[in-house]
Amino acid sequence: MIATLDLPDYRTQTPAVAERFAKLKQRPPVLSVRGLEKRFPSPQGEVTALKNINFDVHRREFMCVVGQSGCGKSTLIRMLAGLETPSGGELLVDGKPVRGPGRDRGMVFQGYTLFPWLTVKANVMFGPLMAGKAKYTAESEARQWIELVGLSKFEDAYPHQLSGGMKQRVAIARALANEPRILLMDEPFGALDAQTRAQMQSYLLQIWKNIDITILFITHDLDEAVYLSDRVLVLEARPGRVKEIIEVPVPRPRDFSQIALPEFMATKNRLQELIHPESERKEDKLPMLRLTTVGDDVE
Ligand SMILES: Nc1ncnc2c1ncn2[C@@H]1O[C@H](COP(=O)(O)OP(=O)(O)OP(=O)(O)O)[C@@H](O)[C@H]1O
Repeated sequence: MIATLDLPDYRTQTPAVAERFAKLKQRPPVLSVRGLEKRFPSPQGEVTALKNINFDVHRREFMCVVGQSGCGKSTLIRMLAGLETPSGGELLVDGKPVRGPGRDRGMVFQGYTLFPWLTVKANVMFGPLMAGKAKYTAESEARQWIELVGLSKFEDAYPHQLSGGMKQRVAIARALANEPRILLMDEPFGALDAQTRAQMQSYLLQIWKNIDITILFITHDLDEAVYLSDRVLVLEARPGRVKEIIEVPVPRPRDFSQIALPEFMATKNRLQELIHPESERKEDKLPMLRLTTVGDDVE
């Protein structure tokens, strides 16, 4: 963990940041989660994956969800997508209860979920065509979404001709083509190398800035969470519960140099404390089995 000596409190906000949050909270929530519960049957008895989850995501807000492995992040996003049924509580999009999958929620997963036999353009047109749009309209709209993600030169390419980052940009365009109210992203950049991942984070912020979309984004990467978010929701495990919702005090627009700002480091430190408390951090020792006779000590 970064030394905390000279870092400000992560709750300290400049007047500009505080004003931004005041405005954000005045906007109506696109997503409301009320008393949400999820229990799974298991041979050892019932597993409570999520218990009494409450939060709102406001219009055009970018919220990240972080937490230890097994704290229920995927369960939460699958319920929001309508792929899993809650055991209790309510999920509302624009005040209307979620009863299953719907076009008001776009999904982007870690694995590339493009149709490999369709071109980029045909992948992006697929949703609007299924919704009954005329081919001409679906095509011209698809071109616009492809342009938004910077892939106009590749509209006739097939997924196997694209890099991992480009495929994820097509997946974003395809999700946005349905004009959802909220984009649900489950570790979308988890399989990308560090450089592509950083590039995708920057692209995503540019896309978000240019359209009326609210984003809920799951990640394991705390730098990514602080860099992207307005607020970060921290889940704790067994049972999955909201531990804290942090307002990120880093000003917008964001750029990578902000990673060195004291408020960035203070927020990341706080997330680290919440997810891996000092008391839980222990170094696991492997059994001593020495298979070399070379005398140099490497550690
Ligand atoms: N279909 C299922 N049946 C039984 N238990 C489940 C099922 N899906 C998830 N769980 C349990 O619910 C809890 C939350 O799982 P979930 O996959 O949502 O966590 P996660 O935070 O997404 O984990 P990770 O970060 O490792 O992906 C875990 O204890 C998991 O074992």
